[in-house]
Amino acid sequence: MTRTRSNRSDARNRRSLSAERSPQPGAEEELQVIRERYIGVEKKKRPPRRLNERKFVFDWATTEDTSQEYNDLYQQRMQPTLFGRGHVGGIDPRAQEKERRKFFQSDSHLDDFSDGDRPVAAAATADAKLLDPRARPGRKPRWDDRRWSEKELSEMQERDWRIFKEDFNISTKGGRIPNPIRHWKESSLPAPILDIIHQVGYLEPTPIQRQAIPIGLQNRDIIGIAETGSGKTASFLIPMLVYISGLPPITAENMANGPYALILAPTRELAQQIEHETIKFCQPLGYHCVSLVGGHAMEEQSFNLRNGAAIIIATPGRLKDLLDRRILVLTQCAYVVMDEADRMIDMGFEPDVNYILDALPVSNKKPDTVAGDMDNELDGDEEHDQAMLVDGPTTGPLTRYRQTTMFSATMPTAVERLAQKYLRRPAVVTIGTAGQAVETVEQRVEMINDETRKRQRLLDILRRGIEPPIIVFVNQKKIADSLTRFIRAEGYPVTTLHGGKSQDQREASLTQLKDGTMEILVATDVAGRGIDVKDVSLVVNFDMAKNIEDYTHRIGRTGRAGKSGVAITFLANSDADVMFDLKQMIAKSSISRLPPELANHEAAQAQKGNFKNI
Ligand SMILES: Nc1ncnc2c1ncn2[C@@H]1O[C@H](COP(=O)(O)OP(=O)(O)OP(=O)(O)O)[C@@H](O)[C@H]1O
Repeated sequence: MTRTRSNRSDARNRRSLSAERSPQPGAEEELQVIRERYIGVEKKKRPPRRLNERKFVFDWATTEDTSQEYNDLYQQRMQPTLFGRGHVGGIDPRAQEKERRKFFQSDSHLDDFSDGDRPVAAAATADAKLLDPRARPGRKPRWDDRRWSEKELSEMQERDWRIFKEDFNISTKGGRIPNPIRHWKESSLPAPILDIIHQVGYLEPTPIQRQAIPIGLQNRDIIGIAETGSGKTASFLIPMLVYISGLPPITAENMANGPYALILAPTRELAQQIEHETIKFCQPLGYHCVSLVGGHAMEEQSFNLRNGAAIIIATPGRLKDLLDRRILVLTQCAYVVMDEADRMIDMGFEPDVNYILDALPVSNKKPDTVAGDMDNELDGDEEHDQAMLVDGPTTGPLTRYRQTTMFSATMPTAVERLAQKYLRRPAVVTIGTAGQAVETVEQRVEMINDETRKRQRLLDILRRGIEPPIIVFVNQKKIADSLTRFIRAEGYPVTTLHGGKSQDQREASLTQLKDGTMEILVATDVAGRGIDVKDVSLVVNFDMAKNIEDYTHRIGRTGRAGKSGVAITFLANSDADVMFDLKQMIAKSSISRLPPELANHEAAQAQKGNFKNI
């Protein structure tokens, strides 16, 4: 009994003693959590069990070792102490950053190095860099995602120019192409020329002008391919005027040496139209330009040349005659434009063109350092592309290399021959796809084989009261005359234009169409190229053109300078040769519908000369 009582009191004493020694409940766990947070969790590793030693497996951890440690050092292990503001080792990075900033913001640190160890200015720049968060190493620059239109010219990057060219469908070939023009005011054109551009009402450059003008200003040869009515004339005219503006005026002393620049065009009408456009720019600048085309008396033309001319616009046949007769020389001509060069070749003018180009001075011809095919020439020696000046004379028009340019809406391979012979490493500028019809023209095709039905259908179309002017294309002069009579008999004001008419009649017809006296023009391909009659609403191919290039130019008489237009083509089985190309062209036009009669026509299934079922 006594023993039981004493046992109980012992137990009570032990409980009160242990309550005195043990810490607050939960304190040990809290300490453990903090330890784990800073020192890491102490993982109890079990030794790997060796399965092949089955008999003696000691499955215990080192912490379970209760054997006595005799070394004092290990007997009194130190626990890591937590201090500071709860950071590891008391290190507070934020406080350190604050200190560092304070140090750099004061000038005291500069004094430390002002003994010549480190130049003060360089040190200040380096410190500013350190303070600038954007300059910290490893920090990526923020992506500038503004569009080119929101940027200043100086901010334009390589990528912006690429997007700009894509936006305007500009593609280029040949090394070192200068950047295109975004706005007239940003171009490097002289102020008097910018004033004229403003006066003629060209608010913004057209795509071909954007790219061809800066290249032209570099004295570089150019092949420019852009759709009909896209302003190609101004794109060769403007650099030409800049070139002439740097030369002495044409006076009695130098006029016998001929013009400074020459523009060749395949047809009289086109030459006269280029003259018209050229005069707009030349007159305010005080330059004289003369057009020399067939159909006018040579005496009259030599009379026009009596005061000399800075620019001559000519058809190849007439110019060759004048050169032959020594009425004109080209001794100081260093700028040549071949407008619609492909048509000149088609019309058999290649020998005349060669004759004329061979009559130009040779002392300022660009050296032909790269032989071989055109692609080689294009990518080849670029040194001369930049060279503006010829070694030799230091004044006058022949101090610069001759510049030769070609422009057209279509550039078939035949033109490459001419280009290879006379152009040196040309820059090739293509707007859209070469030879493609203008996107603003809706192309319609109607399969009609019978001549009487064609006439009837034409009348049906005219009776719809379509807004004039209207141009009807035929393939033969006699059909042009008979169709004109037929339409006139129906009471429409109609005129005609073809190679069988006198020059005066041709010019009168065009003027009547332009001034609205006549509503309809029946023409052959003489009017197919370059003729710029404002607001032609409809082109009818009463006869389909013999090739797709002529078709492209014909329908390009409408839908000019961004306006819209319609082209209706009467297609007959006899036009089989051109059906495949026509089908491709219409299929590419987003606003035109390909009729099933053409799409499924046997002749439209394969290119002429390719056999479908080989
Ligand atoms: N930057 C411009 N802004 C507005 N109109 C322009 C601009 N450049 C040219 N034009 C006008 O566009 C029309 C077509 O120009 P142009 O005759 O030079 O075209 P083109 O490309 O030579 O056509 P084609 O291939 O049929 O000969 C003209 O009436 C011209 O005055």
